[in-house]
Amino acid sequence: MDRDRPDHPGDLLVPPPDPAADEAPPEAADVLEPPTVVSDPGRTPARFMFDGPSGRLSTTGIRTRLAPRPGESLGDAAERVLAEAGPDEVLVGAVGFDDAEHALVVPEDRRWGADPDVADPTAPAPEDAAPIPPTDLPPTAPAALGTRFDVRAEPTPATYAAAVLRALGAIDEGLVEKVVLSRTLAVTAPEEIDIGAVLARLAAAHRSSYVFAADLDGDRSLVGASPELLLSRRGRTVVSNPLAGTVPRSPDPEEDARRADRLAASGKDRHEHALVVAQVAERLAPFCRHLDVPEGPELTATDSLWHLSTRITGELADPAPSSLRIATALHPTAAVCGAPTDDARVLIGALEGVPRGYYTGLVGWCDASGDGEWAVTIRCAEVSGRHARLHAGAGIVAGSVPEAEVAETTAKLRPLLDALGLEAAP
Ligand SMILES: C=C(O[C@@H]1C=C(C(=O)O)C=C[C@H]1O)C(=O)O
Repeated sequence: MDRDRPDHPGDLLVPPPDPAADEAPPEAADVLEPPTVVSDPGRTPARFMFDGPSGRLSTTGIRTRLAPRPGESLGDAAERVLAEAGPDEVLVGAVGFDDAEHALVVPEDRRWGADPDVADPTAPAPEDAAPIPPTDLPPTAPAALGTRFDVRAEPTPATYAAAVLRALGAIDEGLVEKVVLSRTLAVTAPEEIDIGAVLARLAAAHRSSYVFAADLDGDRSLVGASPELLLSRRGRTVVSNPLAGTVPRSPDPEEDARRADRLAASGKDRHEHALVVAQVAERLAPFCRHLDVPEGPELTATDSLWHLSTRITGELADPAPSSLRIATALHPTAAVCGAPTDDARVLIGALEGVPRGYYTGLVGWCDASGDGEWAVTIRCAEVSGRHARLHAGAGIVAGSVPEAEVAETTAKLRPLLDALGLEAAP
């Protein structure tokens, strides 16, 4: 997957409807339709952007907010709301790690694909988005990086390493086989964080990831660039591409290649990966009349990490289940929770001090035919005003080494820090 993307934030997020639009109509390319009825007037127009292999979907406004009835699943509620909304509508948004938390809407306005007037997509990123050298993020204690941003590791890397040790104890005792433990950074910027600018930097730097931004409740937004496909559905064809088993990359090409080879040969990482693939295949199988699960994983790379990757494809037995219904049946996979799922979830609740929120949930879209694309919500931040919370996690299995998991989570946090415009420590 490698797509052309514009580099200007205004091209990625559709601007909210302009109250002055009546007086000075904007260019046709800027706004799809004039704002009409907003059925949720208590909220500012919600912006959503998701850029995947099917192209870029940008939406604004809320025509209907998904509100499941008592006892109704998200899949049922989505199919009901889309049937009511009409054949041309789409449901967009995000679901939290705990799927009781969600921000899913049928938007007012939507736009697919690139603008005809977008600048050369191969042009360098905006001047203010100069990439930050890939220095290792620190710290063994909360730290302020540079003079402009305050960054606090919550928990500290040392506390996180201690939690990994406790998880290894639980694995030793046979309570779980795998658990994914995460840590966070609380970032305070000198001024309000510009989601459009963060998004533009992510889009410029992560051309083969799913790049997304979604307004949540209140003034919170989610923004990120995830390399992991939870589920796509096109007609009867479904695809899931779990990632698990990771090493940080090296700027030295020879060392980088050695690390990739070591990952591909690592029994610990292959086991960690196989648990995820088995679980995804088991959950996808009931929907499918044919399922293709490759025998072993491939290597895939982001800018900063090597991952083990398996692309699972299936043919639906019945075309009725929507992409959101199938995606929520897969969620949470052992790539972000663990195995067995329920025990791993309990352990996560006991060992992680900070609620995950939307991190390790799903983000994407589903149209009225049920087609859609949902990425795993990782490599992301929840942003509110000057504040951002970044999360990163790593799968713990027998043989995991706490310091290596700290380094892995540090590498996973780096791209979002870069996108926020953080300067390296002096
Ligand atoms: C949990 C994260 O990543 C997940 C965990 C991985 C691993 O443990 O190797 C790899 C990819 C993701 O499925 C994250 O990035 O925060």
